[in-house]
Amino acid sequence: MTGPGRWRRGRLHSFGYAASGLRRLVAGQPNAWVHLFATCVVVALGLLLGLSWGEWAAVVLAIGLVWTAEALNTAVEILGDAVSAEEHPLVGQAKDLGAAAVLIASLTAVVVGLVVFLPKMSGLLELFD
Ligand SMILES: Nc1ncnc2c1ncn2[C@@H]1O[C@H](COP(=O)(O)OP(=O)(O)OP(=O)(O)O)[C@@H](O)[C@H]1O
Repeated sequence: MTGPGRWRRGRLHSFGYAASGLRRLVAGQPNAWVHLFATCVVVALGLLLGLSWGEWAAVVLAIGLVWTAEALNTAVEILGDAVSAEEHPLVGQAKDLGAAAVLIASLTAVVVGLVVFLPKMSGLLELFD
């Protein structure tokens, strides 16, 4: 196959590889289960409280940021293990930085969550009254 057909098949394969990475992330990383649970809770709360489009945009960006950081951190951990089966200070630093990226993303998401959901807490309490 040549030209656009081959290009399209290449793009489809890329999606396949990405989907396989996503499966590996969710199946193999206990942290990913925490993110999945948090994602479900936040989306359910957003639906209950009727977020505005702007609020949804902020929440979805925050959720995407955390998932992206977790995926890249997992990639760094796997690469580190592949590069050196032994303890290596540079692998340790790389893994620490990957973990720092997840922490930064998670703290950012918490701040976004507080900014969006705190003003709506009274509405949330009314829902359970
Ligand atoms: N090969 C290594 N060489 C040096 N230090 C390492 C190495 N592997 C891990 N470490 C240190 O141990 C820490 C934890 O590494 P590990 O690979 O267990 O990640 P983790 O944060 O426990 O991730 P997960 O919970 O997803 O397995 C790293 O941040 C790093 O400081």
